[in-house]
This record gives sequence, C-alpha cells and structure tokens, in this order.
Amino acid sequence: MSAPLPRLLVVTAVAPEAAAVLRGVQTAIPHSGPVPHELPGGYALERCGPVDVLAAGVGPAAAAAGTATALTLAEYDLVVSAGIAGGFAPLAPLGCAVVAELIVAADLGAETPEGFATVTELGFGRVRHRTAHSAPVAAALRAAGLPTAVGPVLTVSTVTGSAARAAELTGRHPGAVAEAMEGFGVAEAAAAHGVPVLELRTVSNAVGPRDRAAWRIGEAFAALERAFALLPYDRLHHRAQHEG
Ligand SMILES: O=C(O)c1cccc(C(=O)CC[C@H]2O[C@@H](n3cnc4c(=O)[nH]cnc43)[C@H](O)[C@@H]2O)c1
Repeated sequence: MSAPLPRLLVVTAVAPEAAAVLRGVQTAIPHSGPVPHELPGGYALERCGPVDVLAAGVGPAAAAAGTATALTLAEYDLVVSAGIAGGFAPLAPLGCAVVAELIVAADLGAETPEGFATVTELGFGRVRHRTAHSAPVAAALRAAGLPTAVGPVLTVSTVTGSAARAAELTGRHPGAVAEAMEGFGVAEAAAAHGVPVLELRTVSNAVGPRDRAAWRIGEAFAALERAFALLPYDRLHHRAQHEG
C-alpha cells in the first residue's frame, strides 16, 4: 500500500486562478473532487483529495487573512501561494512557470535620503522567507517540458508600471524572476503556523511599462493548470524551513 499523499493548502488571489489549479490537481490525482467547503469569514475552499484550494483575495493582507483562517482549521504539510505573475525579462518570459526560492516583500520599508530601507534594516520585522521544495518542483516541471524559472519572487502592493521601477526592483533584488501581490502574506501566515511555504506562478505579463494589450492571461491560466498537473505531490512532505 502506498503512503498517503502530503496535505497541501494552495492559496490563490481570485477564483479563475483557483479553477486552473483545481483542473491541474484533478489531472494529477483523478477522482479527487472538488468538494466545496465554506470557511469562517465566507471563504470558499475547494477540497481535491489531499489538496485544498482557497481563493483568498488580491494583495498580501487578504492572502494572509485567508491563509491564517484555513491554517487554524486543518493541518497541512505545505502551503503554496499560486496564481499569475509579472515576469522579469529575460529570466521569466510570458507563459513560463516561476518557482520561488525566496519570497520577498519588496516594498515593505521606508524611503530614506540614502534610498529604500527594508523594515529589517530599520530594525523591525522580516522581509523574506525561504521556500521549501523549490528544486524538486522546478525539476519536475522542466522534465515535462514546461519552461520554468527559479529565483526570488517579489511581493508588491503596487503593480509595477514603468521601466524605471522594474530596474529599481531588479537592482535591489538581483536574480528576481517575478513579482506578484500575495506570496509574502501567505508566507507570513504559514510561518506563524510552522508550516513550510512555496510560491508557484505562471507569467501573464512582463514587469515593466503598463501594456494591458500584451497580457496573456489565458496562456498563464493554461500553464498554471499544467504546472499543478505536473507537481511531484508524493515528495512534498513537511520539513522544517522558513528563514527571516
Ligand atoms: O492594471 C494593470 O496595469 C495591471 C498589470 C498587471 C497586473 C494587474 C493586476 O491587477 C493583476 C493582479 C493580480 O495578478 C497577479 N499579478 C499578475 N501580474 C502581476 C504583475 O505584473 N505585478 C504584480 N502582480 C501581478 C497579482 O498577484 C494579483 O493577484 C494590473
């Protein structure tokens, strides 16, 4: 008899992202649901066998609130922040997957005469979390032919809309592959509950000058579904992590 699969909580911002994740999970783990559950606070959670998928809202605060609510009600081996993202060129082109090695709160700090200072540099709080399982997850996606970038994924409260802001972020975070708006909130809630965290997204747009016509949301949702169909679920068991 095979060992039970680890229990995952996947947190997206919006329902279409959750739906793409659920389609992928159902491909990987057939006959697994989804079964709807309503959580306190009105959150809609869908259960697919060992995988719970929650659409918690846009931004780090909504993500943290939803994640913390789910974590008070069940035990998980891993929490995954998932959805679409802006990719930093040339590392993360449209349609590729991005797997976070670090989840970084990129705008949590203060402007000073010397430039941006993180809350850690100011002496209070943390701005990054190290993730779990990034290497085996990226390897599995690449092995199946899904282009995948690995590196820091930035959490921002304001979507980047200029080349200057994109350059500022990559200057402060060399090797960053993507930005999105929820990862750090999910990671803070996971850390508070002692559960490992990962961020897995697919690229819908390039980080840089605002150009809505260039978004490829449909392709990003298709890639997100594919990524969750390819995850090595049996290898995602709990292990200690989280580094401030
Ligand atoms: O109005 C715009 O110009 C604009 C450009 C990119 C994204 C948005 C969103 O409102 C999407 C926010 C939503 O999707 C994730 N996401 C996707 N792309 C990005 C991005 O380039 N920067 C930050 N977040 C992005 C994010 O996690 C949110 O859930 C609007």
